[in-house]
Amino acid sequence: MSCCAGSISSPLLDFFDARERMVAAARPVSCNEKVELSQAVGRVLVDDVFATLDMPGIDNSAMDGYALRLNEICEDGLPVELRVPAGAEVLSLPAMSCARIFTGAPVPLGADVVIPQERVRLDADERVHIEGEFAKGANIRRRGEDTCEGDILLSAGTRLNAAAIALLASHGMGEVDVLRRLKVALISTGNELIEPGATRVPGQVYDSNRAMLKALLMQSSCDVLDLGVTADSVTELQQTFTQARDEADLVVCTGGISVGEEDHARPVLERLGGVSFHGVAIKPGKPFTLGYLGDSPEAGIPFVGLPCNPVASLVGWQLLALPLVHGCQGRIPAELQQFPVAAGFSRQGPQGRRELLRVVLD
Ligand SMILES: Nc1nc2c(c(=O)[nH]1)N[C@H]1C(S)=C(S)[C@@H](COP(=O)(O)OP(=O)(O)OC[C@H]3O[C@@H](n4cnc5c(N)ncnc54)[C@H](O)[C@@H]3O)O[C@H]1N2
Ligand code: MOO
Repeated sequence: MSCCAGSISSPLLDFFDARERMVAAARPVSCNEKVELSQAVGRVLVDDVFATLDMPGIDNSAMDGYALRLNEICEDGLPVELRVPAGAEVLSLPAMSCARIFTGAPVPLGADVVIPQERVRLDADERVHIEGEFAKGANIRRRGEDTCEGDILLSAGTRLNAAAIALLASHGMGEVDVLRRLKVALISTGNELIEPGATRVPGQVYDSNRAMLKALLMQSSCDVLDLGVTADSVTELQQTFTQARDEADLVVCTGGISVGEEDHARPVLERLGGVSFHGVAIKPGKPFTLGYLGDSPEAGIPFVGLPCNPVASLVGWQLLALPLVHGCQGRIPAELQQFPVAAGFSRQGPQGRRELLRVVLD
């Protein structure tokens, strides 16, 4: 028998179905902007980005050492005829000689191997003798071996991390086209809630969910419209939800979505929009709600109702809200990573709900 949330007649949604519905509810923001690369971390690419250069741009040395022709290595050693630092022009290596070369410097035409200096002995005449065996091409980074001009570097929908920014910089891009930041209205409800830092009287609870969710939204590169704490009052909730609908792309609200008489968020949501689903077969996080503010899911903005118990809030955010946020940001949706591991404990899960435990991977 399935559990119920909200009313005895509403069955709980399976976790994976709920996740799919979150992904399906996402509508990506439509506006783009150009930002400087230094401001682009966390932003989402509008278009595919293509390589503007071959990378590396020239055959160059991966070591400090000596460049030479492998078939010219001989008992008498080779004289050093060239000195090539990084940034030098491409030179030609005279026959039966070698070049002193440094990491990143262009390999002279004719040379087919770079011998690291640790494997070289210089005799009294400064001739180079090689210790050990080397293969043709050793320690040479070939032109275009990473990327060739025109290759796709990054796909539309990629969120730019430090490595992606380095890649764009290495192709000379100082600016990049990204999607507008998602603006998320954040609301806590509950008469018992007070701000961290305020003096508490018995019965009051510090609003930890909003502090946590604000940090999570900022980590996800959202603009946060922090609407503070709204009392458990239909009138106040109606005002706050209306402001959120008018000013944001998406609403995240914690509290008041369960079934008690003091849980007013859900009826207000029904009045100003609608409920897409309420109640998921997970523990914690059962009263998780997806809805919308507006005339229809398409015409309105998505409303995520997180359960207030703090861990339930975090679980609901991480496993259900986040895929919707990513979709609205225009990001390529990440698959839920699943892999079995042996647990160092034994535990009986609840009936009819998938239990989600916080664990440490060791
Ligand atoms: N008869 C039923 N009662 C409850 C059910 C149910 O199915 N039938 N579901 C339970 C589950 S599961 C959860 S989770 C909670 C969620 O209820 P709400 O999301 O409406 O949250 P509240 O009742 O307002 O508060 C729950 C708890 O969390 C504390 N809280 C509230 N806001 C914050 C905040 N911003 N920061 C930190 N802590 C907060 C609040 O004081 C309560 O202790 O409902 C169960 N009940
Ligand atoms: O299952 Mo609730 O979501 O107790 O925390």
